[in-house]
Amino acid sequence: MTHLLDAENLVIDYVLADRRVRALDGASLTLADGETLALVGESGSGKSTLGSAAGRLLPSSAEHRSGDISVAGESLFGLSPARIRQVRRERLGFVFQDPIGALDPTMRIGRQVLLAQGRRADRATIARHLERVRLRDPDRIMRAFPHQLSGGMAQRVAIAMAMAARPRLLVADEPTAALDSQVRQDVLDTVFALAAEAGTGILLLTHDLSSVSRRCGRMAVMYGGRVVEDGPAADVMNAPRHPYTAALARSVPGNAPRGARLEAIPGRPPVLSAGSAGCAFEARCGFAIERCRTERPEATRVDGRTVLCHRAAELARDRALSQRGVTT
Ligand SMILES: Nc1ncnc2c1ncn2[C@@H]1O[C@H](COP(=O)(O)OP(=O)(O)OP(=O)(O)O)[C@@H](O)[C@H]1O
Repeated sequence: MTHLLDAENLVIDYVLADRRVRALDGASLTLADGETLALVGESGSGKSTLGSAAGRLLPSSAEHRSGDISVAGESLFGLSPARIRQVRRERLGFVFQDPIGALDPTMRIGRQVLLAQGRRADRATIARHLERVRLRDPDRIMRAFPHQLSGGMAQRVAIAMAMAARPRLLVADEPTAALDSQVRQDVLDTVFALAAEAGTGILLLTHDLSSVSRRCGRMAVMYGGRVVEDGPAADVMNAPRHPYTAALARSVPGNAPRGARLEAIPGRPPVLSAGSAGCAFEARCGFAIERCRTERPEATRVDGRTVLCHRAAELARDRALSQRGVTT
């Protein structure tokens, strides 16, 4: 079956003057048409690198070492610059954390939305795009420059632009992180409603577990540049099968306001300079055994999801993950 998005064993490094950072260490992820998937994990786990790779939007310091990523069956790394621009224009939409920075400061909003649509459109069509993201007084907004908008309004414009060409896949990288807590839920609701209407799949990159499990059908958890658990969102969140997911789920403060960032898990995530010899979570995991240090876990199916843990099946049988998880 051809997936809308298919990352297979993707390895990507950032090559800096004095060192090399392995951002993706064999990341695999698929997304079907119209599917909504939350990609979660602590800062530095590789979410943005994987999201950017989905549009080959990586900075020039990024080096593709091995593995592949394709959109609708087309492998992105082999494409000419002209073809990759066409794939982005016709199939992909992107929304990033900083809405004002994503807009051209010198151009009126109306013109930017027109360009994002990729073909000629009259004022009424542009106004409709803005109304669909619940912006009032679209005529005024079309005449405005980005600095005249609030962060929430600018993010709605960025969403209107990303969705104007009805992409097959929307990659949203922390789209609400820079917004006030009152508008976060509204903006997320708008994104999901528009995507559902257009049949657009969503890859939502976020730290905020609490807001995604009820919106996304699937949840994938990243750690050390790999997707370590991937399955139905409610199952992954409520009955994790990877020790890292269990620790992550527990670090969501039960009574914290919606949109609160995750509390840190004891210890630090690794910054890899080469492929991990064993499981990247081993140093922080309360269930680690010798094998975890020396042997990379491969994907196994446990309780309807994919898990990268040597002990996943055994821990699931023992219900161990609901009792304890990380070392402190
Ligand atoms: N442009 C870059 N140059 C060098 N290293 C980078 C660059 N971008 C990311 N990295 C490193 O690559 C690793 C993965 O980072 P990435 O931004 O993909 O993770 P993330 O999960 O999206 O984190 P965050 O939520 O903080 O954005 C980290 O160790 C990060 O420091």
